[in-house]
Amino acid sequence: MTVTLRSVPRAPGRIPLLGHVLPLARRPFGFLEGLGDTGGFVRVDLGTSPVYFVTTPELINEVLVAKSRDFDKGRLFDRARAFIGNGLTTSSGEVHRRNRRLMQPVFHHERIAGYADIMGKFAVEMIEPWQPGSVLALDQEIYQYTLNTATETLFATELDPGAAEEVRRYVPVLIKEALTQTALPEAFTRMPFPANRRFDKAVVKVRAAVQQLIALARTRDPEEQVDLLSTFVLLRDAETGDGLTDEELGDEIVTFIIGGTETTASTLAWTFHELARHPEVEARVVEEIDAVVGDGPIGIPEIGKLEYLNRVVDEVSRLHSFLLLMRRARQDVVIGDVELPVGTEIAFSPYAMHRDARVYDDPARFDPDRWLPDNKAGRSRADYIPFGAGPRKCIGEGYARMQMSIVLATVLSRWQLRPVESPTPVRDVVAVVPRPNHLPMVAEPRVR
Ligand code: HEM
Repeated sequence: MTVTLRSVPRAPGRIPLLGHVLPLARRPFGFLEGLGDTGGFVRVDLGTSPVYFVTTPELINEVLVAKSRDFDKGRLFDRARAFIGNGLTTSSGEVHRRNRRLMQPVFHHERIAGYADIMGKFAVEMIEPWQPGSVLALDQEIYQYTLNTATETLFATELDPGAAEEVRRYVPVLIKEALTQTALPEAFTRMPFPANRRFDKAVVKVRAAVQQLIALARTRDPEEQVDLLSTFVLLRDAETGDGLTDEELGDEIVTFIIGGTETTASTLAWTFHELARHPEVEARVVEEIDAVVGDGPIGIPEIGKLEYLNRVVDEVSRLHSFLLLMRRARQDVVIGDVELPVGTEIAFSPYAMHRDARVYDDPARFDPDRWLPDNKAGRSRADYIPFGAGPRKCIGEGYARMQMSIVLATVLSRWQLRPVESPTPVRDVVAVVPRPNHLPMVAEPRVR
């Protein structure tokens, strides 16, 4: 027996014409976390347009995995396409399938392992200027680190330092404004406000610099495939022999920089925050790093052995996940027992699902041992989606995990980070992966 969308309950707090915009703007986290109390399917009105939230792991899994072919990415991503182009995150159908097939091998374990040195080098550079007792804006340090690593692994920046510098300068503007530009009405983003002008300028600057770097990569000797871009330039479709055009490459590069920096930076910043709040967990992490890495460099063999550290990252990723993802029905489809006509906009919040007491016992408790093999044995894969699931699962998961392990091991083997007392407590701020509002920490040399 199926039912129509008319029988889906509405979230509380709707106001005529505005819909649920006010509760979403005023208390986004509480609003999203509360949706599951209304039901598995919940209608939320953005102005007068309805979006249907699915709140249970089973329904989300149907959308992402079992019936993934019946959906494309939906409204948020239509708007993002205007500035990040039609790369992996925004494209759909055959274009997405072909480009994902082409690029997937570049992100295989053995290939990205070649970037461990760059990740380690920048981690050492980040901590070099730290002094005992220095107060660090750790969130900023980490963000700059992920941006430096992303540009270096993508472009081998010494080949065109000017263009690389333009990217490093303007990408933060793109990232800062991207969510507003995507969420606000289109007419608003065309108005001549300073923020809109800053954003438009950043788009033009980043695009121009990336095209310059692509032109350079096309002239390089195939033997010198040192960065990701020169690898992408050589990709050829096995059936047609075609590669990616300059425009496609530009879209993918901008997608990787935007998708790969802020997400990783937020997860890393929260990891340092959680470790400082849980000294017993931190002590186990440090003990493991000492045993596995010692004073030596950290490479792929060591990362695999940092089992407890990996569980810590799993637990941080559960508690600090993507706030919102969307899909849109490409054709009529049934999810659960609800008939969705073509064009229905679907949304879900990994952040809220991972904090739902119907899915996790005592969900607010930070407990890396949830992820011990015995403890997670009965758990469905659908319960845990920090990197998404199905054919649109994060292509950069291995890259991000390797980078996070390298930074954590490099920093924690030398420094102990303590929170600074502040009248403003550390809290979540809305972002793709919600980030800390600030993260002041004091660095003390680690005593062994
Ligand atoms: C901790 C860091 C990261 C997190 C939590 C994360 C999370 C995610 C999630 C949840 C998705 C699925 C989106 C959806 O279903 O609509 C996704 C997709 C994607 N991610 Fe990540 N990501 C991270 C790091 C990275 C990095 C480092 C890169 C690039 C090197 C990257 C590139 C991408 C791309 C291109 C997609 C789109 C894949 C597709 O649709 O085929 N991500 N990511």
